[in-house]
Amino acid sequence: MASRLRFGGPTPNPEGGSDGGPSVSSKAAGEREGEARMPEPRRREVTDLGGGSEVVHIPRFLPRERAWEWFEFLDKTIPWTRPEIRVFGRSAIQPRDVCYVADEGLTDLKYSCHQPRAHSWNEFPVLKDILKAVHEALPGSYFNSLLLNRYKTGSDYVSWHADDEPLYGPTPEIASVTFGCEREFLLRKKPTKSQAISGTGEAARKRLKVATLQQQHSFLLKHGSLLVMRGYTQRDWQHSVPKRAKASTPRINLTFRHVLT
Ligand SMILES: O=C(O)CCC(=O)C(=O)O
Ligand SMILES: [Fe+2]
Repeated sequence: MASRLRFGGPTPNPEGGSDGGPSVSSKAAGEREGEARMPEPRRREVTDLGGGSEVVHIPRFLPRERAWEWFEFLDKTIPWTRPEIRVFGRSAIQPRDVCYVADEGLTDLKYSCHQPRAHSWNEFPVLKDILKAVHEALPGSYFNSLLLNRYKTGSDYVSWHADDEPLYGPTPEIASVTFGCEREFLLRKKPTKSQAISGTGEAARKRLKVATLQQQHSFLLKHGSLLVMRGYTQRDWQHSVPKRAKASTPRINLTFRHVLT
């Protein structure tokens, strides 16, 4: 499906300009002596999914070197676990490492019969720094919880799902920051009610598969990137990070969310 892509206005860069691209000295950039250096804008791609759903992608959200420092720190210090969950009535080990951080006093998160323990932001000051950068890039947005994922190899994945738990409300905004190995992030439209009941058998199954493939988007999430899902994306779409045999190094992903209070 052709993306309904538009390039949004520049995103302010809180680091003062270095996004890992080639650095340009202020003289070479033609600045006059004493003139304040303007932060470099970061490219922001906005994909209108239709029906009030939107995805914003900022490929070079974090400076490259800083993002590697954060990767190393998170990889070593986060108390990663691989909990047992229930999927379609069966027990399974979650196919990636996870950890949960949240403000005190929020409604507990529960998914697939698993209720993760909420760690405090104070245990991991670096997470507060990353949250600050996210808040600065997304004025007006506010996140009070964070689900962390670590995909050790290309065999780790997250299957098709929507983060549509009631504690996030009807139009949750989810801001996802990626560190390390780049992986593909897929979005597909949920079948409409009429598609879902349009008959059984092979022909109906094929029709549904074609309709679903026509409404699919793919984003390559690189080291230091930010992807934001907004509006009705969780109600009307599902997302996944599929297995990738070629992805041999770890990827850490942080999904910031707002639990309604
Ligand atoms: O790893 C990602 O990019 C997505 C993770 C995700 O969908 C989730 O934590 O709900
Ligand atoms: Fe998700």
